[in-house]
Amino acid sequence: MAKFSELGLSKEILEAIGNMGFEEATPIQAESIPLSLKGIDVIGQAQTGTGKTAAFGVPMIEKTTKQHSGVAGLVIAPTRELAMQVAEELNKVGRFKNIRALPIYGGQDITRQIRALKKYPQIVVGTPGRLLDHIKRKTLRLQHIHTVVLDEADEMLNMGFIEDIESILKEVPEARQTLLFSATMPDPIRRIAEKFMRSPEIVRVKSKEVTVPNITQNFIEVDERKKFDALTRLLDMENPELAIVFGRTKRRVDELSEALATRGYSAEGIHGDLTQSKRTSVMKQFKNKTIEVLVATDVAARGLDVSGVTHVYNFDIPQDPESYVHRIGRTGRAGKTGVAFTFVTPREMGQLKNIERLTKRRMTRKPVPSSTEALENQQKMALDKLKETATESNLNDYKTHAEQLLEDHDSITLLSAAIKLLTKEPDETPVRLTAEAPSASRKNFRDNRRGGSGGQNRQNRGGKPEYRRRRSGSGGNSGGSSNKRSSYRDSQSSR
Ligand SMILES: Nc1ncnc2c1ncn2[C@@H]1O[C@H](COP(=O)(O)OP(=O)(O)OP(=O)(O)O)[C@@H](O)[C@H]1O
Ligand SMILES: [Mg+2]
Repeated sequence: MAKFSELGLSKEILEAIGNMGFEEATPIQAESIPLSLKGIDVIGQAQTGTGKTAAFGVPMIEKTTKQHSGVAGLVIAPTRELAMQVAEELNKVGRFKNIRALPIYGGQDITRQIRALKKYPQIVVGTPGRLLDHIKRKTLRLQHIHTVVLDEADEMLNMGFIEDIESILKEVPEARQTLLFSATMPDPIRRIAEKFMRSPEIVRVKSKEVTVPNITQNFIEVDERKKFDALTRLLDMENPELAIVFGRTKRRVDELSEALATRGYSAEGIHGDLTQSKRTSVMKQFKNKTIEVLVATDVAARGLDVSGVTHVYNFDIPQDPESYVHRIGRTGRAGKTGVAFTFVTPREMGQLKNIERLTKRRMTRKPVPSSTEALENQQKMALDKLKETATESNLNDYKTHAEQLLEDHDSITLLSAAIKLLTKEPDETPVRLTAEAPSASRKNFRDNRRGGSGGQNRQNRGGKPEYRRRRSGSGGNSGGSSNKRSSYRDSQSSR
């Protein structure tokens, strides 16, 4: 760990960092900030939750002055929620320099954005589609930009955003600095990314593992139709403070959040077919802990930083190993611990191996907990609550009632009733979930894209996977790029 004060930062920035509660720089910050300050292009790869936002945000804001004419820094991010979050963090970093960051994303009133852009924010953080929209309307001018950041670069390129990003970069001076950050950077994507950059330095934090060691990684081999009972038993066993359950498709997420609510959990779903106001309100409730379980598609897999997320459940195995890394990385952030469970159907065991190959780490096999185990755990929690209240609370106001009750019932019966009331008994109310076809592995995707239609419907037969639609390869490669892009756009526009 290094001190921020040794990285050559101004006192306004150091004060802001202090205010944010950061004591020492994380390794990616310590290594990349000095390079970025020198104006060198940087590809930064470091594990989830290790402060990549500040790693690019701090030098970008350090290089920005209030007098700068026009937008000086541009951050491009794959999702709306991430754009909002990054802008929020950059506003904290820029606080004492009076540097303002404005989020610009789809699904938000464009005239409102135009008004906000007229107030001269120095930094703009946006999703590619909406940024392009503003560029075309000339409500966003990029000729004074000194730094461009692609956050989650590999994902944006993977998703087929490459042409959008190229169009955006055409509007930015060539002499700009380009920074690229992600927890994963597959080689082919990195090579594409390097096309946008000038002799970039690759900063890869020296760690054998792609995932952080403080996430306990488990898997459970379970049949498709037994997954839901397994999930609710696990929730009862583990009592997460906040949990995220990832499902493969939008329909899956809708059905899962409804089914969880039926069984008495406070759960809400988030995916790209919801209105932006619904998405924003769900995220807000989750951050406030009004809802305990967020059910999400991969739209919530990248970058989101919600403190208190103790558990991640991959209800459906992710479709590629990178997605796994990012999904489980929603827990175990900023040095905290976290727990991840991945459900794998017997036919998907090969994909589990693919994930382990990327992460260079074995997941621990766990059995499906029985309903008895779930009940025992809930009873134990009820007992703990009862004992704690008995020793720590003032119970005088309750004693007369207790004495009256004891005239008609024996104490064992009464206590048992109290424990029962405090216990969340495992609820196995039947729920309806449409079965998902086993996930196609990444290898199959490649084959499908190359070879045409074979197997493409494996993922589409059920609900449509949103985030990966481009990869489902709607008929081989010919003329692919525009097709892929527009089909992607459709999902993006409603994301
Ligand atoms: N030096 C630091 N000391 C303490 N906390 C920090 C430091 N830098 C960042 N953080 C906090 O750590 C959390 C994770 O940071 P951030 O979201 O930037 O991670 P990330 O590396 O971008 O993760 P992801 O790969 O998931 O996008 C945030 O809450 C952030 O405020
Ligand atoms: Mg990030």
